[in-house]
Amino acid sequence: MRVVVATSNPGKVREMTEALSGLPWVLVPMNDPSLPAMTLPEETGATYEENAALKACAVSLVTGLPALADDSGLEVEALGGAPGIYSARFGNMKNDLERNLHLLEQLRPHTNRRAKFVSVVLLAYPDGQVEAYRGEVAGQLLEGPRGQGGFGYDPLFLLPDGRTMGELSVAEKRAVSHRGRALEALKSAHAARPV
Ligand SMILES: O=c1[nH]cnc2c1ncn2[C@@H]1O[C@H](COP(=O)(O)OP(=O)(O)O)[C@@H](O)[C@H]1O
Ligand SMILES: [Mg+2]
Repeated sequence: MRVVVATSNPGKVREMTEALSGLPWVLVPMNDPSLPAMTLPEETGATYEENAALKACAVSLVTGLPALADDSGLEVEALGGAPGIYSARFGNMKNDLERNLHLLEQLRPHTNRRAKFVSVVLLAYPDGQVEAYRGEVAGQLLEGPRGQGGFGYDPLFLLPDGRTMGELSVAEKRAVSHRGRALEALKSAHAARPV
């Protein structure tokens, strides 16, 4: 089965492709030359589920193929759960580095550094059916970045084992991360059936 990956985030493409390698699926990036040109819709939903459905359904409709999307975010306890679903546009900053600096700035007055990552991975079919899988991981935010791996807020996110998410390989990140957990649930649900 060909499944289109409905994201323009190369970090997500890498993690999804690695995590689902055991399924008999061919994951096709949405910019593949065999597919019509398309852009992702605006994320106007109020939840990760809604935003993931907006992205996956739009791509499935245009391509006529099942499409897989992820909507995810970082929820910081001291910031009342922000940036959450707005993680990709936090502070209106234009790249990961600036968003990380903005986060450190916001956290400066706080001693509570607890945070979690949340991911909702959603598979949409051209007939309108959808299935969603959620994963979470808890950690602490450091005062400076560590590690060159992953993407986004990974270098600031300290796991219980003393490493940041930016210090993990793709396979190590899959084993513990929010997206890895959501993808594992999708994988188990599909391991037993053909589609
Ligand atoms: O695994 C992760 N590591 C680090 N940051 C993440 C991770 N997952 C999500 N994020 C952050 O949350 C944002 C989620 O954005 P969203 O899912 O709306 O779209 P995106 O595909 O455009 O990045 C990312 O841009 C990133 O800043
Ligand atoms: Mg989003």
